[in-house]
Amino acid sequence: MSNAYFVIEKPENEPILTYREGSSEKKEVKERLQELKKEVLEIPVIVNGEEIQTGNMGKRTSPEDHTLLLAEYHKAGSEEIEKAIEASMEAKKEWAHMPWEERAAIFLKAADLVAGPYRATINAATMLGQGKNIHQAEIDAACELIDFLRFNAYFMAEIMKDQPYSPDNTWNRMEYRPLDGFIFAVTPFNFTAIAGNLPTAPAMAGNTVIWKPASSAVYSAYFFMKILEEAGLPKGVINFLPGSGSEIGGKILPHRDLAGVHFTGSTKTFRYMWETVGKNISGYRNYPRIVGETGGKDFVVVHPSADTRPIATALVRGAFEYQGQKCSAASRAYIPKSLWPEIKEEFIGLTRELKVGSTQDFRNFVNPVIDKPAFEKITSYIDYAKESEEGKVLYGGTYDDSKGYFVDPTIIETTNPRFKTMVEEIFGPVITIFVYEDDQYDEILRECDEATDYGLTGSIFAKDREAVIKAQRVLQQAAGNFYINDKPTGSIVNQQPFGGARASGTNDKAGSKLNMQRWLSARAIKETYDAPRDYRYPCMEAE
Ligand SMILES: NC(=O)c1ccc[n+]([C@@H]2O[C@H](COP(=O)([O-])OP(=O)(O)OC[C@H]3O[C@@H](n4cnc5c(N)ncnc54)[C@H](O)[C@@H]3O)[C@@H](O)[C@H]2O)c1
Ligand SMILES: N[C@@H](CCC=O)C(=O)O
Repeated sequence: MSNAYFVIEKPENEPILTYREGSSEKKEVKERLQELKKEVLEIPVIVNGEEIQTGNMGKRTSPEDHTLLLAEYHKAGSEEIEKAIEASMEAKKEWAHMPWEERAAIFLKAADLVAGPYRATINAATMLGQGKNIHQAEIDAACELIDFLRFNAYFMAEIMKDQPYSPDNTWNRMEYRPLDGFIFAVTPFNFTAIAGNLPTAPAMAGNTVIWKPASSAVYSAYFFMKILEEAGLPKGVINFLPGSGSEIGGKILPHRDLAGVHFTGSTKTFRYMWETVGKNISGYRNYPRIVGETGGKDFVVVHPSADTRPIATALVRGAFEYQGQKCSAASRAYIPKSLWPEIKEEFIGLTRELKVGSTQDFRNFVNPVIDKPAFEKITSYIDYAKESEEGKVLYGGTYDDSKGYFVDPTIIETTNPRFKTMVEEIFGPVITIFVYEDDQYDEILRECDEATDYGLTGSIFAKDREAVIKAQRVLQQAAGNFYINDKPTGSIVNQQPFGGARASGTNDKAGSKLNMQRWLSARAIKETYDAPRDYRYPCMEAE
């Protein structure tokens, strides 16, 4: 057993590789793409380290090519769900008591495996499986995932340094225990890094986890699960359960030993999960910690004083990177009448340059959306705008699912600030613009604040400092991640801890100490060296 105080040096963010023509990283990922395309992966359920073939199969084809079958995965049924709960509770007995530095070492090794030998694999799997171009895959599946693993280990060590005051003859200590039970990690399709973070953050803190990946991202999730095993993760610490969310959630959420939920996904699913926990609250051993980051209707507000040069680029990148399938994507913009002609021309001009197509052609900026339901939902919003008198499609509005699920980047202008596409999350490459009178800035800030229930991300573009200050005040609760003269996407671990409030989640800030704190339950320990031997108070001496 160790007898030293261990230190984790503060990490640096993982550098983003460029994948320029002629680079070794480009060659490597291109080769890996070809190799992955040749095989159909069979993905098992993994419980207590055992790979289980249930025979109840799902298929994952690439969103960019209906004929490219990537994986067939076994879905967990009630037997596997029960086994996973048992395995988590059993593995907890050792894992919770393993010295924290030993646990951290496993995840730090996993980070190095992603950064080195498996970088091309996890990027290629994210490109083919989730439809990300190489830059979007690199900032997510490689860099952000590595950052989550390294920084969370550092944050955990920082939290444990926080110790209470001890007067003479006493040693007060704060022990940071894992939660009492197991954690249910339910992950979204759109970020491989988030899928990796949700089970590993609680596990690093000594919890055991049941991980339910999104079916549309099961391909990259499985590669990461295998990396964790290679890094030395003990059996049963993270149990991997692909399958139906409602079936798995239906059995796990009401379980007496549920200690926490770590969720990212839609507001609707999260509300259902919270309601289920609420209804069962008397049946749990503890009050389960519920951490959830959900949808957004993220805004860009431009003030008449703004420097217009960066705005079109911010709109293109904010709205159309990864096909607008970021919870942070810019999907409504309020632009003053005086600046609109110039911004409009530049925005449409840049959007016209964007190439749409397969992830394997590195010149493409826009790739497919994730699946058929997403394609149908996004295109129904576009059709709605086309048919409405209050909306006008300025650019795009076209789509094609003959080979893959491709939706062209679409710019809508509306005369109604509460137009359907100004207030509902679309989760696709669609942005709606409302043009306001220059002297209505105060009103437009209030409109931006009140138009939706979400509170995730947003930007203000202005040179006038008073306008910036006013926006920060009026929009204080409208965005958990607020950007000044920048796009509202692209947060980086340890730089912009991520999350929003209102209908967007519990704002527990993934990629920060605040999130790690949620997976620890502190125990205050007081040890006295000279315990009192007389029960009487000084005031009881004779008068
Ligand atoms: N705020 C953030 O940090 C953040 C980050 C990424 C994505 N998102 C949001 O995620 C959404 C897109 O992701 P999605 O389509 O994967 O979301 P989703 O809610 O459809 O699915 C998320 C996960 O929940 C599971 N699930 C669905 N129903 C369930 C149930 N009844 N019980 C248990 N699990 C269930 C799914 O299988 C999946 O694993 C968008 O709304 C986006 O804004 C938010
Ligand atoms: N952290 C990412 C968003 C994650 C949600 O999908 C960003 O800031 O763009």
